[in-house]
Amino acid sequence: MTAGDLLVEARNLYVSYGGIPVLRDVSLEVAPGEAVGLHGGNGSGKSTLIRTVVGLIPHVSGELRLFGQPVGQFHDWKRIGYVPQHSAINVPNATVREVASSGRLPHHAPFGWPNRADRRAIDESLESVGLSDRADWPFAALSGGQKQRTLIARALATEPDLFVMDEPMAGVDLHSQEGLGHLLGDLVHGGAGLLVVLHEIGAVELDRNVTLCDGRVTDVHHDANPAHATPEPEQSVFGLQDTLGT
Ligand SMILES: Nc1ncnc2c1ncn2[C@@H]1O[C@H](COP(=O)(O)OP(=O)(O)OP(=O)(O)O)[C@@H](O)[C@H]1O
Repeated sequence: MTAGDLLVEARNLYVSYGGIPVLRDVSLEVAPGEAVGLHGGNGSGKSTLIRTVVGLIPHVSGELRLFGQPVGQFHDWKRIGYVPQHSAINVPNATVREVASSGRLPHHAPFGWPNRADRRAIDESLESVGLSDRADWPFAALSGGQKQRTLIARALATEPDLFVMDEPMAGVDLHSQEGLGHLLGDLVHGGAGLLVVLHEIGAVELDRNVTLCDGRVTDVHHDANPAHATPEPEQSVFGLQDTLGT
């Protein structure tokens, strides 16, 4: 595997909010056909890393490449399916189908009409997450787990080469978790890459576990079960401010 084959390549990344460092010296790789889990306590920087990887937060220093290109020059967003935490999405008037349909937007020029391939991808994605019968419901009226499954459908509809997911199983019932775990496993075995924040041990088969603590990588474990990883140091209840002495 050469560096050019990597889907995500982060080297010595530093990210800060308002001058306060949140990610420090973070390096991480995701290759095709590889599932990488991100773990760590609350406030350790997992969501910040995920949002940095999908270009939503700029990095202060270090290097971040997507599909071999520096993130600032990367524009082929249909290659990435992003699943944020559902609480980040506020769409009072959209239906479930409309939210899933937005996963097709990177395939089109602005205001392009959906075509047959779009409709097929959207139908299949809703079916995969078990929400075909809720397609015309308002997204806002769904339960937390159903909202999360809708956002997974949106990422599936994109038909990307890389999935980047922030706690996709949060609020999802155990039966649906099992189905989604198999679905993600099949996608990875089919060659997709997966970078996923997971608290649910065993919900998704992982090739590698990366543990963050106070914005630093403290452990990289080549084992499917993060419970086998080195115990992470206790996270300060005051987080970085405590570390910085502010
Ligand atoms: N927009 C923001 N502005 C300032 N600080 C932020 C912002 N977003 C996050 N932070 C801080 O950055 C640190 C890391 O937050 P982040 O959300 O990345 O953690 P996390 O590991 O995803 O936590 P959790 O498991 O609770 O979701 C925290 O100290 C948090 O308070």
